[in-house]
Amino acid sequence: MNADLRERQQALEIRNLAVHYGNSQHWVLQDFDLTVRPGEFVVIIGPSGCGKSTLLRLIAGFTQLQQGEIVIGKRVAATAGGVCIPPEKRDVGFVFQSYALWPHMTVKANIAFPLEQRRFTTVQREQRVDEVIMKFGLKEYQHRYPAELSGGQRQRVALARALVGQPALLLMDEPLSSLDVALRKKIQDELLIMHREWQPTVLYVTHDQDEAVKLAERLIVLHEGKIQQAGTPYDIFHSPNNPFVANFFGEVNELSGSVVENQGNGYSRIRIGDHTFILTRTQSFLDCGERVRVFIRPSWVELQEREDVSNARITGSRFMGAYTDYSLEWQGIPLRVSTQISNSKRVGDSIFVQVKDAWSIKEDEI
Ligand SMILES: Nc1ncnc2c1ncn2[C@@H]1O[C@H](COP(=O)(O)OP(=O)(O)OP(=O)(O)O)[C@@H](O)[C@H]1O
Repeated sequence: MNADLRERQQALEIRNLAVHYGNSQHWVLQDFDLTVRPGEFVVIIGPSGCGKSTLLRLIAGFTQLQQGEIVIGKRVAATAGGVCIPPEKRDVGFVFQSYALWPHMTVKANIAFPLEQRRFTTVQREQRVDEVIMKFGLKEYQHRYPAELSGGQRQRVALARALVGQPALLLMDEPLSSLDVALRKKIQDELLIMHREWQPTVLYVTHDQDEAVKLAERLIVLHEGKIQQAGTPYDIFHSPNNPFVANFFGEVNELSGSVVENQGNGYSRIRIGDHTFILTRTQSFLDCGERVRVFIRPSWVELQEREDVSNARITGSRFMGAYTDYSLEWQGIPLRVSTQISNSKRVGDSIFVQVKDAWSIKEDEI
């Protein structure tokens, strides 16, 4: 990375933040801390109403906080009842769900607008604007006005406008939600290339899990204004902190069990039901007899068609294209399985279930 880029990169630090709207007694975010490294791509996911947009609006400077502070780079951007740097002075680019474009300006003028506030020569400005117009497939619309565009086209203009000035910090709130799948994938690729090229710090909100996994260096799962878990998409999928995260991020079979043997290497043998034993990964030290919650992703189970032995019965199946979803009754326990096994298995057939991976956490840590 060149020195200019490194110089411009911004860390983001949020300390002890709390916010509510108006006279409401309901804290949307409370005791909220977050540190984002310079150049990091962080994706925030969480159910509707959990505070994702509020968080981005606070960082951008559109919403006031009641407690805590926000530091962007080396500058304190906001404190409760004190400092509040206005949005246009924060060197932050943002794309929100509702794309606020200037209605009286053409697409090209909208995109060029952020550069007018910066020291660019006319040639540099033209070059940058043409580049993002090409990247976002807007060449044929560049002389139109926002009212003459579809929702998806407007959203692309909003994205182009947010990126053209290469801000050090980018805040994006479901920026691709109004685009069709093919275009969404293409722009996700563009965003990744852009991030590799000039490495802005990015906070990106999405509802789309595939998008989150594809884009995130670090994923944050938010629920009721609190961070439930932060980590790589792999860690969150494989080792969720709690049942909320396990269920929110991908499908999961959630079972209760008790520890039969702690193998001491991060693995324990767990009894589920009366006579089913499986090996699970676990984070904390588990004593024998301890009650645990066991998580088994449908893709962590292998179905084997054995002649001699079976331990499960198929109770439902649904062909999904690349794989088939099965519902099973596994020694008295209902189990969902996703597998590429041939679609010849029918409801009522017997099958052998082998659990390849499982994750458990102590009941009393939930
Ligand atoms: N301007 C406002 N006035 C009052 N309450 C608000 C305002 N904006 C948001 N809220 C409330 O704050 C909470 C968090 O809203 P926020 O928009 O941050 O959630 P979100 O996680 O972004 O949701 P979504 O995924 O649906 O966009 C919600 O309960 C919402 O009703």
